[in-house]
Amino acid sequence: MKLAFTKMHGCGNNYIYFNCFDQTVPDPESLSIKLSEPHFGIGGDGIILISPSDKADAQMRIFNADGSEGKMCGNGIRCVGKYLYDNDMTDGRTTITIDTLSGVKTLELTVKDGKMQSARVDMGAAILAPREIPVDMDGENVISAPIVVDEKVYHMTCVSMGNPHCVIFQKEDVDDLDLTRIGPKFEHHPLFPERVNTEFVNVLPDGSLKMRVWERGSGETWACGTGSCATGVAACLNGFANKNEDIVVHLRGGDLTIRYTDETVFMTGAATTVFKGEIEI
Ligand SMILES: N[C@@H](CCC[C@H](N)C(=O)O)C(=O)O
Repeated sequence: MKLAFTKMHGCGNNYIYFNCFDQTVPDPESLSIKLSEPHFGIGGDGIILISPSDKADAQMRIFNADGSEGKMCGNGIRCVGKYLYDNDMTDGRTTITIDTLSGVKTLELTVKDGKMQSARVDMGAAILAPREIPVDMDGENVISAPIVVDEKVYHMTCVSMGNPHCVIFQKEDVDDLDLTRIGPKFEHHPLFPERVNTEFVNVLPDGSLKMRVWERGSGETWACGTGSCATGVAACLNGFANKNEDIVVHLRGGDLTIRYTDETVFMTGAATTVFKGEIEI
């Protein structure tokens, strides 16, 4: 069986996209494990399926590189917007909706020469006492709570953007972290029964944020959209940034701009098509 795919990235967070309007992808969990592998597969952080929806312009499902399904993907949703616009699937509209396991999201697309360049996504409200992260027995948000990994105490602020994030602000340069060693220890920490995405963040002198991320199910990725939103929210909760102002997050693969308001979190950033192909599965 052959499947047509498009490789796309948002700030270096790269997935293999399948148009399921005109083909069926069997067993996406195993396919994601197989194709994300860079030596025997295509290579990537996972796969994303774009399907018809009765609630929105399209439905998006995201599978991490280990085959687990995520509820939302901030970098992926911008790429889905680009896929739909660039392939004439939006009737030329630049305001579109995408149905995810974390609800329907609205995207405002910026277009140049007939192609989508970037998107502003209404990511919905941040959940400050996430159900998936039962670290606070009182139902209040945990700001700068201690967590011990490898006998070292870190301070975390937990925020869900549909998927769970543990944000750690630190003074030491995040570039010096041995993420491959400590990332899995956060992901599988007993405090997080559903595992967690972990963001390590420096507050820079100009107020912008530098972030590295260890994603549950995919390991270190060069960017995480929901993680950048959670980091922007956590920065406001910790007094490092302000609500209703743009917060720039520098990631390994590019920058995202986050704005946290009383109602929602906005994320703005680019999306890029890398190549198209066909694979025998
Ligand atoms: N890279 C994504 C998030 C993907 C899902 C995540 N690993 C999870 O399982 O929660 C993003 O850009 O938001």
